[in-house]
Amino acid sequence: MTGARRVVVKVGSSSLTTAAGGIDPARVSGLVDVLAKTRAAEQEVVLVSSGAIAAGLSPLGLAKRPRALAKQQAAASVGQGLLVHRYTDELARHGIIAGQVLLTVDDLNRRAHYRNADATLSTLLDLGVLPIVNENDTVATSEIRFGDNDRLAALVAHLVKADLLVLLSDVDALYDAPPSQQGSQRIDEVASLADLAGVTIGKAGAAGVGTGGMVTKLEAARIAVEDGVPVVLTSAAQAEAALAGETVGTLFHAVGKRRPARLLWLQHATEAVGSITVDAGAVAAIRKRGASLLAAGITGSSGAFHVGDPVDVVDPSGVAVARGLVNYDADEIPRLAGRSSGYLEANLGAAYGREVIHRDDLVVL
Ligand SMILES: Nc1ncnc2c1ncn2[C@@H]1O[C@H](COP(=O)(O)OP(=O)(O)O)[C@@H](O)[C@H]1O
Ligand SMILES: N[C@@H](CCC(=O)OP(=O)(O)O)C(=O)O
Repeated sequence: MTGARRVVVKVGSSSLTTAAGGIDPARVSGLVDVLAKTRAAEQEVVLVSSGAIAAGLSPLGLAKRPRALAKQQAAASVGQGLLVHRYTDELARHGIIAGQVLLTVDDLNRRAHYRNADATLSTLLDLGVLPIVNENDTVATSEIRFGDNDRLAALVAHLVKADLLVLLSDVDALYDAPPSQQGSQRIDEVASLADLAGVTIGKAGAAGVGTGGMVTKLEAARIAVEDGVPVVLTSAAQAEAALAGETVGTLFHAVGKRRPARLLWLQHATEAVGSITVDAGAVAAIRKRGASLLAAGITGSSGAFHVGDPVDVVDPSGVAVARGLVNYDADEIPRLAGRSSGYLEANLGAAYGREVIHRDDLVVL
């Protein structure tokens, strides 16, 4: 994995905290030393760092991660500032400027927001800044619950067109069963996602500060490799070796080709606002011919979506077959359903000849 020009490094809470649960200055400092070496080797780095909640616990007198979402958000609010302050100071020792980028799933939900995030990150990198990305936990809800910084890192890797995604955790590699289980074997390479069939995934690490566990790391790896970005999964202790291109941890080979940002965004970063049910003919047209969704194939809809919202296209048995950006509001669907474009143009006006979802805005699931 040598020669990566642009690397996204994701570090989990478990790799930044002390046994007691607070942020460990020595671990942050150690990571920053490695990132500075990577930068000195002419590689651009984007850091996706968890740890805001963990960093906020002790100032608020909390012994462990609170269960109540509002308290987690409060801890993130206090901790994010402390965390970035620490990174900023440590990076400054190496003459590197840190920039904070807080994203929510919503920021990746709307195409305009996605482009905005893209532009900001590109500008930061052009200016030589090392962006430090986290979820905007204080205003977001589901992210904290689902601990999706792994998936966020994969999406950021796509956004910045990274050549490599490095996922740093408290475990040195992926194992075929939770490493606490006797006899579990290290997996050095994942050439295709089928290699994961026999792998057993356990809960998050013993430290109790991580959220996603291996499940979200594998999901992140899947998103990245299917998009053409190889992934190295290893421990923060091995970060230097991983970034220097040595064979450590688990290497997930890229299996797909880079797809347009729009489609990756649609498949992985959106939450469907509603659904449109279609007949078997429409399913075949979308699946086999990559066709647009026309009103003629629609049999029903659900949800209060509006023009431009992501919606699922559902087959007659209720299975989502595609996701796309809809060109009509939900309340218009009943009078369009089952009608040909010609009929709609003639009876409702020329504007109604447009596709319900254009094929450029449609991704088959
Ligand atoms: N098959 C597996 N291989 C490796 N680690 C696993 C596996 N199943 C579960 N784990 C656990 O996942 C943990 C990493 O997840 P997590 O604690 O959320 O880390 P982070 O804070 O870095 O995101 C490891 O400490 C390990 O105990
Ligand atoms: N955004 C949250 C952490 C979310 C998360 O994915 O945590 P982790 O499993 O430690 O990578 C925080 O900064 O505390």
